[in-house]
Amino acid sequence: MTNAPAPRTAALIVAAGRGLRAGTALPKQYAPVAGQPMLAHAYRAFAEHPGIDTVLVMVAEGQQAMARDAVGADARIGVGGVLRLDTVRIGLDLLGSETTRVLVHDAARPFVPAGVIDRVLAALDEADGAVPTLAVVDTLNREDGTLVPRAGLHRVQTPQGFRIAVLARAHAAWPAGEDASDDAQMVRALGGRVELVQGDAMLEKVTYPEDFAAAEARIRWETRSASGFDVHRLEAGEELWLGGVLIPHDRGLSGHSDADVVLHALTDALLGTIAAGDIGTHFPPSDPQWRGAASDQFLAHAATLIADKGGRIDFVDLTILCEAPKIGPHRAAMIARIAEILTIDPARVSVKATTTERLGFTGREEGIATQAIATVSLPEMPR
Ligand SMILES: Nc1ccn([C@@H]2O[C@H](COP(=O)(O)OP(=O)(O)OP(=O)(O)O)[C@@H](O)[C@H]2O)c(=O)n1
Ligand SMILES: C[C@](O)(CO)[C@H](O)COP(=O)(O)O
Repeated sequence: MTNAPAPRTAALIVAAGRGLRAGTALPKQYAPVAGQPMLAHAYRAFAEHPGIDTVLVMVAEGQQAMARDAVGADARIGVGGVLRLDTVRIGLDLLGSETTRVLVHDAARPFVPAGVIDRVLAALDEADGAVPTLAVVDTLNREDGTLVPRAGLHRVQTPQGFRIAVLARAHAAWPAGEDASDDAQMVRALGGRVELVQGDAMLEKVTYPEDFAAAEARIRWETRSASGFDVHRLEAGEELWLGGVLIPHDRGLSGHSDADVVLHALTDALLGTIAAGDIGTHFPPSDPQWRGAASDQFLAHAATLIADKGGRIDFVDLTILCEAPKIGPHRAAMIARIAEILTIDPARVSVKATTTERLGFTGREEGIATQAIATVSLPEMPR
């Protein structure tokens, strides 16, 4: 009995085009959709899929740094060619002999359902290639008005999967100087068998300026709210930082970092929306590097984690519990600073305050407490 080695599957994301038809300032693959560069969405879909062993991103010369910003410093990045088929061919050469199957994908199709990857991979068990398609549903006319029968016509999407040796042979055999709009036709030209699998409307290509809004509109958003709560002790000789603002007062807060109880409660609320633990998980109070540290970095970190998931912060609401100082005179500055740290509109930040009627530790001015609620929207990627 022979034990055939498990296939090693690579995703080859082609992102070396100029995106001229999209008319964006940067090539379209770096333009944001749902808060992140298109390339970042496509990359994540493959990087997180259990059937994909490696992801190689092909970019234009000079755009490597921009690509790393989008997909992370550790990503494999290669430099593509003049035509899409040149980019694919160069990518195949870079992948190495351990790769047995490759999924070629346009960065211009940012949302890749895991179910499509599953279907393409499953079809490759039998066929040389597999492409996701959608049946044409509109009546088709030529420019002169004559009808093109639509029965049996399909719109072809990516990712297109292939046995890598077959695709490499197809590229080698393709006539020099001749373009091909996709890889499946090259494999078929060589006699290879390419299966059609069900595509997905989420995979529509972003080609023209209006396609960005259409891509955004296809996303389903999940709204999540989470709360945070924090208390710090008031002590003589400490600075009083609240909401990222230094407030003149006879005493200040002591504890973790600069003890900004407002930013700490808000950081916990934001981390809660993505179930990412709490401030101590990310910045342990036992670690000396956080002693006296400015808390804005904790809040910015929570915002970055949300952005990394393609999420957006819809609203944050804070209630500060203290007898003194009066919060009213500092409210606008706190709102402005929090909005600045989170890079959101100040209209999405609410800061409120209340005394506890001289009751309890806040009433006795032994400490200040804050409760926070954050509402965040996260894109739901289809299965
Ligand atoms: N030399 C090229 C040309 C295209 N592509 C990639 O192939 C995909 C599909 O191409 P298309 O949507 O036509 O993108 P562009 O060629 O960038 O667009 P345009 O034709 O409008 O300039 C895109 O992800 C694009 O980045 C590539 O990697 N290398
Ligand atoms: C590969 C492709 O996305 C399949 O539909 C398409 O052919 C790319 O075409 P373009 O001319 O590069 O836009």
